[in-house]
Amino acid sequence: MNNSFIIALDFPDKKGVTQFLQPFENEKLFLKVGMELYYQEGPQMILDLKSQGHQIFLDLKLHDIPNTVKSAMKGLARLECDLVNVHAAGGAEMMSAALEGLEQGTATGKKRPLCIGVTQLTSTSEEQMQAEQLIQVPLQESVLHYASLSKQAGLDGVVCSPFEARDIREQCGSSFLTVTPGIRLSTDDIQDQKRAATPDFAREEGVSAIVVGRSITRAEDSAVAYHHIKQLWEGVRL
Ligand SMILES: O=c1ccn([C@@H]2O[C@H](COP(=O)(O)O)[C@@H](O)[C@H]2O)c(=O)[nH]1
Repeated sequence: MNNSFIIALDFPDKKGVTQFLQPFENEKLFLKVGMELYYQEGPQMILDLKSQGHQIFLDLKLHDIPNTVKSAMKGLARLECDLVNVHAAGGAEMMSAALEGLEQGTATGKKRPLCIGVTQLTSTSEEQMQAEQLIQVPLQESVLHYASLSKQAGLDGVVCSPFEARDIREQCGSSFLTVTPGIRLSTDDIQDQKRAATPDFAREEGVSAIVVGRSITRAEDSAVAYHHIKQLWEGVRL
């Protein structure tokens, strides 16, 4: 799933999603369903989007005891998403349990969903991490540590910001995925994101995928915004 462009469908309900997808009628997209939408619409939302031919990142960021995460992942595997995730802070045992659950829940002959670990949320700054999580190392080091732990546990990659992706690739190998939210145009408000970066910077840093939400979903014309950001991501000269 290298060079992927993932749109975050942060809408409160299916109606919002249907309206948003209208201008993309003929395109097969990579869509992220997060807590806001999944907790309202449930598994049927995933099945509907899949039946329209879209790829799905189910971003529920599981973080619980290993047994609970394993059982939850076993159930989620049946939705046949392309990508799911957990919080790396849940620990190596929890991450391995997530993979076991996914393998057990994946139907024979099907591919298990890829699974990635959230390192430090892109809405977290170094100061905040040190003061609130009592992690005294630089943020870059904490992200790299969580990436290594995710790799040791057998995960396929991590969620990080483009600022850490290059080091993660060097440390964990080029096939280890770096999926990066917090993407903004240079003219955009970064809102609650702290480690925000432009799509062109993400491309230069060699990230595997960018995740873009509000810069598209809240744009005056979402289709125009999507195609503009996609060109920047693909390195098309504008
Ligand atoms: O570290 C993380 C992990 C997940 N996200 C999610 O990505 C999108 C970003 O949305 P924007 O509107 O482009 O800021 C959102 O769904 C988050 O839940 C993240 O931002 N950072």
